[in-house]
Amino acid sequence: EAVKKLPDCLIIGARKGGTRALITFLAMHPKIVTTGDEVQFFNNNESYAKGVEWYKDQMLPTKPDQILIEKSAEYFHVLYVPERVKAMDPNMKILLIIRDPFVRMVSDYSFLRRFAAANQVEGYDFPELKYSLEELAINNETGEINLQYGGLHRSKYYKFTKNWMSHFPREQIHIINGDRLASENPSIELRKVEDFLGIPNFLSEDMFYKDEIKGFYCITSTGCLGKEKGHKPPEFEPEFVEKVRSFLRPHNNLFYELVGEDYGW
Ligand SMILES: Nc1ncnc2c1ncn2[C@@H]1O[C@H](COP(=O)(O)OS(=O)(=O)O)[C@@H](OP(=O)(O)O)[C@H]1O
Repeated sequence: EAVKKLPDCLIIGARKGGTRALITFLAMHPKIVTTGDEVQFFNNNESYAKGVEWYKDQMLPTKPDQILIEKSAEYFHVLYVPERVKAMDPNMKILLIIRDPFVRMVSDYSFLRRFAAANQVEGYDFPELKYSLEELAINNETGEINLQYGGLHRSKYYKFTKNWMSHFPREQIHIINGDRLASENPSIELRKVEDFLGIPNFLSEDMFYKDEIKGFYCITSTGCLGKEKGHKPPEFEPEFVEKVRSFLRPHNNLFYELVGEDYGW
């Protein structure tokens, strides 16, 4: 009785917000089916051109009472994505996981640096491999914030959330506190997701434990997320941290106002 269908719900990002932890934990719920790898359908023009049937074909079979969730962490930041999602399904449920935007930027930089060291992309030189985060985020001639730096841009949540909210009503978008998902027992944030999705509460405290060596919560029955997820962040000079944080503050305040919650960044 399980058949392929289009997703009921998307985890749209934010990239480095904890999207993999979120989908991995949700996949433990018997009423949830998830996709393994990111499909990146709406943000990738080549994939999008293959059409909705192709997208459906990428999914795992789902029973009638199960919710199908796809996650692609780029969806949040690509401006034409919400319009495409709405054209396919205006009732799509949206999950957005955000975390401290400075911490997110550091994670984004560190990821690209590791990625660039391990992979060659023809015709593209990763600046993350050549420059430190400070060099990328601050213009060394003026000492001012470098507005061109993508890692910083992606931490301006207001702009991207506003774009999604111009296509989907607020009630259809559930925001997960990624700082909390990482620092408290994940069952607390997951319970709110279960309620939002209208499925029974299943994911409980005892299904997770804090791994003291990794410094992150892991699954009691299967263990931690892979080594690609969960790093100890590097340390930075306080002046640098403050410069970036003060730049982000007005964006954060607009975001709090937009979504109706103060995250205290
Ligand atoms: N439980 C648990 N285990 C491991 N990692 C966890 C967990 N909860 C949150 N996180 C944080 O998730 C960060 C990766 O975010 P994403 O999965 O969204 O990255 S991606 O955009 O899909 O590449 C990842 O970033 P890094 O620490 O830089 O690896 C983690 O900080």
